[in-house]
Amino acid sequence: MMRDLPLAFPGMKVGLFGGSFDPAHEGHAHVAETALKRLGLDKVWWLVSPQNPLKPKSSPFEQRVASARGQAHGRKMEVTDIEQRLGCAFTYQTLRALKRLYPGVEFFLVMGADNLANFRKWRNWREVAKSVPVVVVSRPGTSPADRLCAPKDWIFLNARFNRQSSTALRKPKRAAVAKPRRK
Ligand SMILES: Nc1ncnc2c1ncn2[C@@H]1O[C@H](COP(=O)(O)OP(=O)(O)OP(=O)(O)O)[C@@H](O)[C@H]1O
Ligand SMILES: O=C(O)c1ccc[n+]([C@@H]2O[C@H](COP(=O)([O-])O)[C@@H](O)[C@H]2O)c1
Repeated sequence: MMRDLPLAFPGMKVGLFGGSFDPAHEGHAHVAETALKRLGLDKVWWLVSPQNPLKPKSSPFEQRVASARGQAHGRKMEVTDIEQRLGCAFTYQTLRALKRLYPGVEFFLVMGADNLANFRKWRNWREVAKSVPVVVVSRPGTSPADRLCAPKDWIFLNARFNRQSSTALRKPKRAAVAKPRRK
């Protein structure tokens, strides 16, 4: 048995909130807290992805774990490196492994609505869509058409919009790139 895995017991409801967290921000906390409260979850596990297979190379893993820890507040939030330790590159692998390791625990997959647009590009997406309830939290900029493509049994949580994004935070500040003025 692997040591230091997150703790969960049969009957518990656990949200699985996967992300690159490159870096983590307040929008992530908003998604995790919305799912926690609205679904009455016992815990939300922030699964730091070793590398999103559909994105360019992320910042170092430990840096992103630390960043997620800085945003996950409260005893019901747990940031975990479990995907890295189990060697899971794709979400279907994570779900298979967690269901095997935690029999009787009720898992929910939590994501922001922007993931609707590329969900069908995920490896074995049909298996992912069937294996656990999928919970989608609203995000600005998402097209209503994307929502129409989602399976009917998915849970949509309309929450206040949060405009934070890791892409925006990674962009160098204008001032930092501005050329010095000539005298
Ligand atoms: N502001 C937000 N509102 C709703 N969902 C969000 C928000 N920010 C991130 N998410 C969701 O959190 C999860 C992890 O997101 P991720 O770590 O990729 O952050 P991001 O801000 O989307 O990053 P990037 O800009 O690099 O794509 C995804 O399911 C994403 O949809
Ligand atoms: O399994 C896949 O093919 C797959 C493809 C793209 C994204 N994901 C997962 O989606 C979650 C959100 O990723 P990100 O980079 O948008 O934060 C994270 O848990 C990724 O591992 C999974």
